[in-house]
Amino acid sequence: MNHSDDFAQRSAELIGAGRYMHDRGWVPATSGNFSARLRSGEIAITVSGRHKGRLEPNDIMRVDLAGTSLDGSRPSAETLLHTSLYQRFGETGSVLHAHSPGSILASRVFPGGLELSDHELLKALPGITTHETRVRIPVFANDQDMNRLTARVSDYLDRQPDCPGYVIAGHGFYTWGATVDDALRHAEALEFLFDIEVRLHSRTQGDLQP
Ligand SMILES: CSCCC(=O)C(=O)COP(=O)(O)O
Ligand SMILES: [Zn+2]
Repeated sequence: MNHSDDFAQRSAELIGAGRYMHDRGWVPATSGNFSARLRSGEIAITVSGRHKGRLEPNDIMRVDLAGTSLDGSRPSAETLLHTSLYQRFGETGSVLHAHSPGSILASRVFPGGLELSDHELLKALPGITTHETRVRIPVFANDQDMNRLTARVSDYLDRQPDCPGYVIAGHGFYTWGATVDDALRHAEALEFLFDIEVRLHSRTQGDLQP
């Protein structure tokens, strides 16, 4: 496959992921951003400010691993969060970011992070083969300074390299995978588990009310 076919194929996958996520209410009002690694080593990423449920081929552009635009378009405001993951994990082929209700609610209910355990759906995450597993999803304070936020995430991943995703408080979540499909499966599993954990928490809190 030549480089332009590869870019076209990855772009089509990102466009499909955007439609799927928007249909579920995870990327409202131009929020979210998506990327995929190209065979050339460059990264295909959404142009900043585009509606992620209605992406067209020219809404996907190329950046290098440092996040520098390679074609004159303005990449996602959160490009550094994507490229830092590609730099860290050689096997990562796609990164997805959503502003989903479940992740935002979870960041309010569990500001110190979430512990996911005893869920069969954990097996949708990479390397997990049993519900008898503990997966920690960190919650980082939101920050408009992408260098600072990326440094905080990187510092965490240095210590927890198996982390499958993270939440940014009041903002949304990031997850990644070997392919766009894998990253989308991780997003769907995490969003489902965020929702379940928030509901379980409110039921427990309700039980405690006089
Ligand atoms: C309207 S959402 C604010 C920006 C944001 O958090 C986001 O995910 C979308 O930014 P982008 O530059 O990637 O369009
Ligand atoms: Zn965002």
